[in-house]
Amino acid sequence: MSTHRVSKANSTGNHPLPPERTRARATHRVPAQNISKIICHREVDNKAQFLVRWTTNKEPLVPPRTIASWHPLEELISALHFVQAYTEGLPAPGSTITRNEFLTAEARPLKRKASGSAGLSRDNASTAGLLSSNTGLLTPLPSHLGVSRSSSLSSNDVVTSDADEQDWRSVTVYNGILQKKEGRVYAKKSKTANVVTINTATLPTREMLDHAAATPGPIIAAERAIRNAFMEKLRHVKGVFLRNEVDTTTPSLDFDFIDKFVLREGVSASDPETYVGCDEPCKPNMAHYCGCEYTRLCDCLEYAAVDETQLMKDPLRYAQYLEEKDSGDMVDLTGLPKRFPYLMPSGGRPPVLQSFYREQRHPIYECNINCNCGKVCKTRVVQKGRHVDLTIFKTANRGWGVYCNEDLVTGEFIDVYLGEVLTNEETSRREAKADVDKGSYLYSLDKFVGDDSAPTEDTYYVVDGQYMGNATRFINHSCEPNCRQYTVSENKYDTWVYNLAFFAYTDIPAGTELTFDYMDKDEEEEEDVLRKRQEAVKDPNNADKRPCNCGAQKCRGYLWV
Ligand SMILES: C[S@@+](CC[C@H](N)C(=O)[O-])C[C@H]1O[C@@H](n2cnc3c(N)ncnc32)[C@H](O)[C@@H]1O
Repeated sequence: MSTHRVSKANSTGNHPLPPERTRARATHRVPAQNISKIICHREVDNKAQFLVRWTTNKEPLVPPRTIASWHPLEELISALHFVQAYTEGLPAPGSTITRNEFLTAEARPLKRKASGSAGLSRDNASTAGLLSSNTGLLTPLPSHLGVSRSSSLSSNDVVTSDADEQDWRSVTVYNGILQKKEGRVYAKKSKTANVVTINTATLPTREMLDHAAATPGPIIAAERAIRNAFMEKLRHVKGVFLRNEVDTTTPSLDFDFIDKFVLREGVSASDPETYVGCDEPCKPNMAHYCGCEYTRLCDCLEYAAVDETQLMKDPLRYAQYLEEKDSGDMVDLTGLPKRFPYLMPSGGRPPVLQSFYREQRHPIYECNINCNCGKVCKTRVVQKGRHVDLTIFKTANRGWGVYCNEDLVTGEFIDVYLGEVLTNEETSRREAKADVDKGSYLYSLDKFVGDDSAPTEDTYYVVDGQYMGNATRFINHSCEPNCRQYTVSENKYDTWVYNLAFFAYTDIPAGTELTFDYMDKDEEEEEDVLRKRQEAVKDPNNADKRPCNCGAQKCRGYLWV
């Protein structure tokens, strides 16, 4: 893997999109919330246009009859994510799908699969269509399709036409009118105007698809605009780059970068002002580094892992500790020696996670804004944020992935996982609506389930990184990962909301894809894994599971097994 970066200033430098920039300025925009989907593209006078199917205010969002209209790319600048869904649903260049399959996709919707195969996503809902020019308030124009015209068309009107024989590019057929208002273009159904209605089950027509399949210009223009829009988002994110040497796609524009959790309805987390901090005797520069390494004394380390080796030096206390532990009762941890979570190597190198925490996954507690120790305290690592540059890059068969631009050493902190924090119910609602073919970005905050006052199996929160998050949302799974995720908290009493922090689990050379195990499994012997993989492949329950493309020797065959 090369370590070449794509700088944000030179976003198009390392991917195959044409170099010239066409950030057209829209004088009028179609409001994204009024779009149902984009259903075709065409080129008129060398300009890209897209056929928009509008939503109506009524449920369901795609009623049997809706308005459709052609719009230049500039009018769709606020709705580029719809254009992206359309372009990414088309057969990929060089795909094996035949032209016939492309054209007949109308009758047999195909789903775009992971890289390598592709299809045309089409919705067969019967809709009424509007093909129009986009200039001003439109008045009905004569149809070239020979459809019947009526000022009182009922919703059942299905106008059959000789559309197949017409040059559709010169045709203006619609059942609504477009209005321009406050810089936006709106479509509304015409009740009074003498407007033509056609059966939009025929949209896009065979001719439109034919033209579209032979006209890549609008797709190239759209992909360039989409890339520019994503780079604009990335411009505000320090130290994250984008690279795609595989194809012309861009990460979803439906995704926004955030720098902290976004708590959704029903989710609460304590205000940092109310965190309990460590008090005397912790203080800045208490020893040669600073106070909180005296783990018996620092309040923030009350729930840190007990250092049993140290404790053994006090046989009486050790025996008492073992007794409490074996009884299953709460162990009084006050005053016990604890394991400090981080090591601070010399020579200005970054702190690393101690091997005990790296292997045992005991929660890590850091000091907070109310502590007596101050900013230089050695427990403050994750809260200081990412210090390495990351690149989101396109993989051959796992969608987008992430690599670090610098060498990482074992135990080095990378970044946290961010997203919207949801209740379990809201997560279930989103899961029910989710496209099974899309990736999963859900992360459970269930580390403390079963503890006192902690959430239960039914109530823990979930982080959803699909629409909001940071670069770690693009980290792929491997059955032999080089990173691990750890629970890190600045508030030892909060068992509901805490950080999901990624640390290097091995030394990772710059440019190597970062991965973690989505199932968080412990290492297994290779022969056990191979046996389980064979069983998993034969198991019909796994038919719907997503095959794992991690390529590791110990690959388990599927994600989430
Ligand atoms: C958290 S996302 C990772 C980023 C994702 N690749 C993307 O392009 O947005 C998880 C999704 O990535 C894909 N993925 C991750 N690891 C994979 C693997 N080892 N093999 C196949 N697909 C993988 C799956 O679609 C999965 O649902």
